Amino acid sequence: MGPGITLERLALSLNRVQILAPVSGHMAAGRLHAIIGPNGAGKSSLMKCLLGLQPHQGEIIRHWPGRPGRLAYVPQLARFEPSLPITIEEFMLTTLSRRPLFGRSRRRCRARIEALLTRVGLEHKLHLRLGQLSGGERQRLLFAQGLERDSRLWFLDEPMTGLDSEAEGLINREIQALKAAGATLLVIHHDMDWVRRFADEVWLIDGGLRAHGSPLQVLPQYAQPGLEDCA
Ligand SMILES: Nc1ncnc2c1ncn2[C@@H]1O[C@H](COP(=O)(O)OP(=O)(O)OP(=O)(O)O)[C@@H](O)[C@H]1O
Repeated sequence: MGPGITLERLALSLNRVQILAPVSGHMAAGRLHAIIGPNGAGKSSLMKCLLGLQPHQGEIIRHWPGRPGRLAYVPQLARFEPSLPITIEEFMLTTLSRRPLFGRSRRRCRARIEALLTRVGLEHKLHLRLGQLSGGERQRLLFAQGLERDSRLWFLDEPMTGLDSEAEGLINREIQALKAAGATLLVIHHDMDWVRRFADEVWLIDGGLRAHGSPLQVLPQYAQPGLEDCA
């Protein structure tokens, strides 16, 4: 099971500009939380605060059931240094908890990596260098890394952006499987049909928290004047 997350007056200012007015609330464990709002609303900034990547005000408390587990982060724009001489296979090897040394073990690891890459539709890209992947492929690779790490807390920043429909289907299936297995998922999404179908809770962000509740409670509010009409 993934953790719950409590936010206590989480706020963010950058260069004296208030990006997020204080946000308080509880993200329940084992649920899919959709974070929605217009462009520039502060959704990615909120996610970076929750990940500990962004200095902020207020408190974030993770309530792990038992020992803290691993988290996975798939950013909106994943970047790798293009000149890095690392193949996809080598990158995935660094993720495996049991690394291969010799013959049989190496073969087993390779099979494991191939199986993971198949789940995100990248099985034919094993020998490419990181810098040769497209944007959508980089996202899928980071998703595969999260799967290998058996992460129970997932941060997905617009995970379907740039994916073709086949890849979208694969990633969506994995998201639903993670949810069924009890992971806590935070997903920034602009597709309100997807949010309506799959989210347990919705957090409407626009310079702070505008609304929080079920899709039925929150989505109608996203259609109000002044906000994007997506509901
Ligand atoms: N260093 C900075 N100084 C001032 N403002 C900044 C800084 N960095 C980001 N911002 C602003 O913070 C706001 C929130 O950005 P953020 O990336 O969190 O938005 P978002 O809701 O994820 O948007 P999108 O849907 O377009 O991805 C934006 O208006 C952005 O211009």
